[in-house]
Amino acid sequence: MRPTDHLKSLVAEDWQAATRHAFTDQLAAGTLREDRMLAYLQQDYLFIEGFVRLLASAIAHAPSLPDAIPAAQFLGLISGPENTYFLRAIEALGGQVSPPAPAHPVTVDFQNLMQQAAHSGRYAQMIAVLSVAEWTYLDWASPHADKAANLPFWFGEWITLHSGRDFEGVVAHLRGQLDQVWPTLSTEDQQAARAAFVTTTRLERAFFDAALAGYPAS
Ligand SMILES: Cc1ncc(CO)c(N)n1
Repeated sequence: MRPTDHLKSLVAEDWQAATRHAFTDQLAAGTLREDRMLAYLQQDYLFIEGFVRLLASAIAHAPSLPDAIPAAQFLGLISGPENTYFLRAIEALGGQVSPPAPAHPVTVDFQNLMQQAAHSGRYAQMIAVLSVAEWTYLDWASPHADKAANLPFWFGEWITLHSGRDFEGVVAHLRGQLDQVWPTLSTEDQQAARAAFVTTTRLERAFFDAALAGYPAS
């Protein structure tokens, strides 16, 4: 079994909850309240800042240039079309990107996890966080890809950004990186990567839980 399939099997319940979530079901049906989508995007824009730094760190720690290039291309996508999507969608939904929204506790947990991985010096730990973040998004968005064109752009483009051939390629690359380095890792490094995989999946679920509830104050 591929190491990443084994890791996914360890978190099956959280994975299922994160990828078959009422939040994304409502998003894909076009029934999600616009104020919920706006609040989610404002929190996710805070997430993206840490994600960009983590991805940059993984690029810096990749074992070779061919290992780094797909991640570098993905960084360009996030910094280009995805960043522009955030700016357009937040504005269209009546919000603003600056000043940034105060981070919700789940967002803070995610920011801390990503910063820890980015500064760990351990490539596998970085890739574990990145691969869960992208693979869970591919899993929830793919079944809805055919609905994207008929939705308002703030829903439709969010599905399109996380489905399709190119995004499948991103996830295949990240998984492949973790599969490739896994057998070379010390027990301690495997443990750190496993913990990062588990925690990231739990936080993906919690992030949608909080967004669905509209980020209640306590
Ligand atoms: C919380 C979260 N996880 C994963 C992704 C996919 O990049 C995202 N945009 N936000």
